[in-house]
Amino acid sequence: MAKPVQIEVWNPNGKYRVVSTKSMPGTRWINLLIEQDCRLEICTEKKTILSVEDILALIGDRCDGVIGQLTEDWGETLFSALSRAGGKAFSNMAVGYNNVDVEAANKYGVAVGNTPGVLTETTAELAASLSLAAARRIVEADEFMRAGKYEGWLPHLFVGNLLKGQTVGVIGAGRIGSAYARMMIEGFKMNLIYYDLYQATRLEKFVTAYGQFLKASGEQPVTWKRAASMEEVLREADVISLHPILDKTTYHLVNKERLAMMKKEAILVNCSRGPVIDEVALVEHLRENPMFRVGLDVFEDEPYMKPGLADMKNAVVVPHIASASKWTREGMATLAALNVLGKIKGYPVWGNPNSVDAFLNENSQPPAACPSIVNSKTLGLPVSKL
Ligand SMILES: NC(=O)c1ccc[n+]([C@@H]2O[C@H](COP(=O)([O-])OP(=O)(O)OC[C@H]3O[C@@H](n4cnc5c(N)ncnc54)[C@H](O)[C@@H]3O)[C@@H](O)[C@H]2O)c1
Ligand SMILES: O=C(O)[C@H](O)CO
Repeated sequence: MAKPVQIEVWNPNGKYRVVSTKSMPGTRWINLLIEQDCRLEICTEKKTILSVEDILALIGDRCDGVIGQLTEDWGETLFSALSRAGGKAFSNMAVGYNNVDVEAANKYGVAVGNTPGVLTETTAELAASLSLAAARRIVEADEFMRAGKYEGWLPHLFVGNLLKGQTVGVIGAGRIGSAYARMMIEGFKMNLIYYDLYQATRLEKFVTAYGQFLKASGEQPVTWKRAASMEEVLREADVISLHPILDKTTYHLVNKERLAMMKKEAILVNCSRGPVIDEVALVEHLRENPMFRVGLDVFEDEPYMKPGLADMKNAVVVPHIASASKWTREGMATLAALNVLGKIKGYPVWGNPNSVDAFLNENSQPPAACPSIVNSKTLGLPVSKL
């Protein structure tokens, strides 16, 4: 028998029972659910990461849908329990869904939602912030100031890397990777080299047009190159940012051998998922190459760091906050709630999950559709004509 967990209840007499495993920012998502006859139960347990047992207790005997978090293990046990409780919908409050066993969800006919698009620019901005913080040694310099060590200007004090005219490398040039590339190209006039399984045509066109604009203004034009291999990016780029999904093909994509291919003074940024980098190899590389710097938002064994990482002056580390702007987090909550609500209501799936603005306008009712369901094809869900 699962132990009961603490909840707060909204609209107790609602027809559909929806559970959110965490309190989420904003109130629009709550209002949208209760206006559509949902009884909403929000877990208020103090512990940060809920166990499978905690979530089983939340699902209980009758549950129409669950909004969950990327820290939870959504596999066979939870999807079978949700299905037994009559549930047909689950949504991660995240774009990444490597914590979800989609095959298990398919087996039980549960739709799996995620929250693309709304976090693209916010996440790219953090990757850009980490690139700058690492390049200009901002955290080290801040600590130095606060420790009262500053005795006056010195020619060698915290010398870092200039970005202008250097090469930015992007691995995984999807929504976030492309947005990050644009920021670094527009902001710092960097040249681009990228590696992705697919051609990033829009990004290429943008860099070409921007290069022509710079040339016409008498400035050095920026250039782009699609690399034939990831290794080519690692060898050529001065700043490399990782933005692929996490799956079997990207686990430990950056390992000891590949770290050794990078320039000695390169900067590596990771705002994708921790296991994309072999973090033990990274700590060793940072130790042996003091001019090599990293900016990390994600870690292999979150919430922990591998031994030694916290002592590395050439690492800037932040706790998985890349999507943490108010607008984005409220929007993620809205998209996750609408994924679950839409499936409960039998709505079709939105045609283009890269363009979800229609769901985020606070001044109008959202379309009668599920914004983004990753297994919609397998489940044979209809596509919205809106
Ligand atoms: N740190 C954070 O808070 C945060 C925030 C948002 C997203 N993310 C992570 O970022 C990821 C990307 O998000 P997105 O919206 O840009 O997704 P996306 O699907 O638009 O982009 C992912 C890209 O990775 C590419 N890719 C897949 N396998 C690859 C491989 N083996 N080598 C090279 N490229 C490969 C894909 O072709 C695609 O273009 C998410 O899956 C999530 O894990 C993290
Ligand atoms: O995948 C995601 O969306 C992030 O990791 C959290 O925003």
